[in-house]
Amino acid sequence: MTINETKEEEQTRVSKIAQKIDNKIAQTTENLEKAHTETHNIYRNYGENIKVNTFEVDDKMETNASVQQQKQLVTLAVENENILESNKQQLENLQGSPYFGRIDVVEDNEEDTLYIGTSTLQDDDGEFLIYDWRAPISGIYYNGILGKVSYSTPNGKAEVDLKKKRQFQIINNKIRTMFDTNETVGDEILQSVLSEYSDEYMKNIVATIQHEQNTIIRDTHSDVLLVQGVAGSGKTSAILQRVAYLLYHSRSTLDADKIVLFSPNRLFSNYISEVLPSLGERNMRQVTLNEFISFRLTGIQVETLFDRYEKDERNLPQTTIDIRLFKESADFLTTLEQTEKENKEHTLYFEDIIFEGKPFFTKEEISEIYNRQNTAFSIPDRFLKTKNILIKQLKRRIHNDRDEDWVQAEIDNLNDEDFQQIITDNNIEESTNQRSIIAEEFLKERYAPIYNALINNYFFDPYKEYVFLLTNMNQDIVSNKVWQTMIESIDQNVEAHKLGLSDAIAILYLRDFITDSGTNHNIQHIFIDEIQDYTMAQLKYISHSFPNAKMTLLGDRAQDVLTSSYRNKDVIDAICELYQGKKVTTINLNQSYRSTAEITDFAKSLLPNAKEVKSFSRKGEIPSIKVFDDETDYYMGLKQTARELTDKYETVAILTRNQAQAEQVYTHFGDESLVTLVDADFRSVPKGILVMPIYLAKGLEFDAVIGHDISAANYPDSRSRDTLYTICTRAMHNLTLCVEKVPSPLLEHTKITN
Ligand SMILES: Nc1ncnc2c1ncn2[C@@H]1O[C@H](COP(=O)(O)OP(=O)(O)OP(=O)(O)O)[C@@H](O)[C@H]1O
Repeated sequence: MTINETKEEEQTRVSKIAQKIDNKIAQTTENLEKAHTETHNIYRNYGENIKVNTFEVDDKMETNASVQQQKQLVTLAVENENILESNKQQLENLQGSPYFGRIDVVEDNEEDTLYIGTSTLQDDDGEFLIYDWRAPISGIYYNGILGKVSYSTPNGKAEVDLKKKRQFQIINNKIRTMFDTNETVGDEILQSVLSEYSDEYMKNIVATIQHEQNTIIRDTHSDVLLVQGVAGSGKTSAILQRVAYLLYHSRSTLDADKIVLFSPNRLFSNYISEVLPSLGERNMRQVTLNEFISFRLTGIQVETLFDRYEKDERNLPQTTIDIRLFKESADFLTTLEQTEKENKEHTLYFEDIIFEGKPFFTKEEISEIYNRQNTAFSIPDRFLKTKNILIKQLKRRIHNDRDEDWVQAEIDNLNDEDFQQIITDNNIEESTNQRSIIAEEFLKERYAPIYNALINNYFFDPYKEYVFLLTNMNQDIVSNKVWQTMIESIDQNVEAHKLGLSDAIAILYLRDFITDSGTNHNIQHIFIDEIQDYTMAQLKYISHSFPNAKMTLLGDRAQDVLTSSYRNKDVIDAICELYQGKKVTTINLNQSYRSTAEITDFAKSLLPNAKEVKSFSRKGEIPSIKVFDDETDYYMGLKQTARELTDKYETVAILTRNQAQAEQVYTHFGDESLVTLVDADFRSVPKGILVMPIYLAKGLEFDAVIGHDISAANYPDSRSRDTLYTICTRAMHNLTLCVEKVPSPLLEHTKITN
């Protein structure tokens, strides 16, 4: 058969499948409408039943049964609707481009042809028209070369003879490109995908997943999967496809709510938000480190890494660096715990529990209870015993108070509805002491804030305890005087309800240790992108918080924008050390996909170990360095460059070292409507010219990037290298570096100088 005949045959199949998808969508839409009406009717019915029956107390038993039944009906109907909705979404995702791959295999002497797409499609008779890319057999599309290959199935390894691997690019149900290959995914289609312009949202890469990326996506056995990937190597993409893969493979035990992604900022969260829906999956939970901490330390303003970066001087004093490195290490948390254990006789710092403006339990009472506990017990045990005694005392108080006149008077004052509510809520049966039971329940509600305070350990003051431990810690990092000054500044910060990032983590860890709390056993997977921004203390705390979670950690040691000015240890080595004893798999991604070969080659020549980065063979313009003699010329040139680039590209980002520089650049543009100054509160990036500090552009990409003022004054030495490298690697198609006066010495070894 000639190539044209083959293409024609494949096109006929595409058209046939497209028709089937359309029919199925129409059918599902109709079923969905029916299901919706059904749910609506059940809801209405449910509402009416509740209204009628809960009025009369005697009907309660009957009502309960009926309500339960109605509830089940509602749940079933909603579930049914959700399934149909998700089916429809999957079908819609197949519309226009039903599949991207075909494999011909021989298994047990039987020939089979399989087509691979973003989800499964079956004919009415159960025949598979499209296989989901995550199905076990689809793995050989990404990994295997022709010949004998194996793939994992739930029953062990299966062997097949892979006879053909065909790739398609199908757009609007027309085959644009199609060819047979022996490679993972041939360059041609990848070239075409990567040449597209940047988008507000990241796209899924299932059609062109590469071998190494596939290993990350399909790993199910590591406790910690650690990926060192060069800029643009598909780390973020791999995270998202991996989430989709895990959801597919553990459908019965895993759902999107049991997966948490720590993302660098809100812009990034929005940027990746469309990938999972495009694969028919719900998004996992997303949180920034600061949101995670602030949620756990309510009422305290925790400094962000961005705030600190903005405040940091160029040359940090050595003592500041030493203290910082110590407090950011995992050892610091261990030392804190150790110091607590060594101070057995010390009374923890307690707080009054205030109720209606007055202390209900005073800190002296609480301390007295704590001190009564045998010091042979561990501190968390003594704390727990204290807490239990306080809860018992509260219960006793409720029991004793129930016959007090003021309580009886309050009950007499209750209106019928509230009175009835207490009876219903607590299943109180009619009896001679019904009134006392009602009084007790009433008091429980009244004293609920006290109970809450006890359950949530509000009677313990972790801030004062932390300061106490720091004061008593054996440290030889800095002189006692410097250490003491550091403690005083924490004290002042706490007074002002503020905390530095490393103090916040240490306090959380300490609080969790003493109160034996803070763990979430439900979460099964934690993903952390931009791992180079995390300290070992933070990772230790996150691991402690999610004890059942497998960790997927991805980053690039060369993009250490926020801590490179003082960090002294390789982040990947430090992580391996932290997780010693766990099953850690380390994967390196060296191939960069984002940028043209010219941009990647330029960017990597900034690095000492440039060989680690491999550029992708996509041709483009050579990066340019524009040098201007004075400030006036500089800003004129910068503006001119940006305007020229917007004629050609949709998004042009001017990336600066910090927010102040971004604001300065923005001011020079005056009120040009094409220009947007992006700050940390932005949730999405518009098209046009964007001005922003580099740390907000982490993980993002733009058609064209202009590096602002890459001069010797602004980027004086190797401590600025990571920042400059990160700026350059955000560019997909065009990179221009503008310099006022003398270029940065970092540019000396780059491939071009003009
Ligand atoms: N296999 C692939 N097929 C198609 N596109 C890919 C592939 N891998 C990566 N890309 C594209 O390359 C670009 C960079 O990918 P991604 O953002 O995931 O890389 P990264 O390693 O997280 O980058 P960085 O660390 O620089 O932020 C994206 O546009 C992504 O779609």
